[in-house]
Amino acid sequence: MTLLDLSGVSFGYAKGKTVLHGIDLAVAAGDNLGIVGESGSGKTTLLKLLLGLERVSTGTIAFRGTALDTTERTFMRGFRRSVQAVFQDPYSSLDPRQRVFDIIAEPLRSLKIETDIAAAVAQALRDVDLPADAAQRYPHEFSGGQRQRIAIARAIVANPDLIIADEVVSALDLTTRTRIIDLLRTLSARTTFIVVSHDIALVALLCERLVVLEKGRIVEQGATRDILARPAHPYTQKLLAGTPRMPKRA
Ligand SMILES: Nc1ncnc2c1ncn2[C@@H]1O[C@H](COP(=O)(O)OP(=O)(O)OP(=O)(O)O)[C@@H](O)[C@H]1O
Repeated sequence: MTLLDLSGVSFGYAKGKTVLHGIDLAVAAGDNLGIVGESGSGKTTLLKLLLGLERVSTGTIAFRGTALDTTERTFMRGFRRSVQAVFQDPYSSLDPRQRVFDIIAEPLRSLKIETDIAAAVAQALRDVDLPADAAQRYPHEFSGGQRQRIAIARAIVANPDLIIADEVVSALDLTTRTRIIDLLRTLSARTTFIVVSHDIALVALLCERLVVLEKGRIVEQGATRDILARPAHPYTQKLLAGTPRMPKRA
């Protein structure tokens, strides 16, 4: 089943300055999609469009076959429940004044999801391998990797269909990075990820499919293993040449 479908999507922040050009891509449930490109290639802009934070200039974005319309409140409520995000910086993405319990419960409360909130938060903490007593503490009491686990717990608590992860491990050291990637791999058994990163090797560990973005255009897309084995575009070859080899996974 297709979760997201982008067709001919272009976008510019100002008139005459298009930063995304004719983007066509689809995300199928269960097939993690990696979006890679260098700084300035348009990854964050594309992510804002995918989250409904900006509106396309031309083209369409459809979620489960219905065009994304940020003015349609009922649709957007369902969309917000189905699509969650985790951002790069676990230090700034968590409200320092809120206890972890309230941070993780936030999507359930803001989306008015009728559920046992305490049980759902406890389950989300278990899912990200944090102890139950983490709920009563504040973000500053945790390490960078643990904070990213808190952000991931918040993203999964409402059981979304899709999680958009933007450079989620870039701020972490190598060991912590590996652990978080393992966690995302485990979670991808129950939700689909779009992983946005400049690091093609990292994305390859998590994603079956890959989109390569250069200067706002898709220059290559397809199955990750095909692209890694035979990168067709010089830009993809350059991205691959610039990343150290990651350990192979079973
Ligand atoms: N708010 C904005 N207003 C105007 N132009 C912007 C804005 N945000 C980004 N841009 C421009 O859009 C283009 C794409 O930027 P974007 O941030 O999407 O790239 P990126 O691939 O996410 O880069 P990075 O990895 O550095 O975050 C760049 O030319 C950038 O200067």
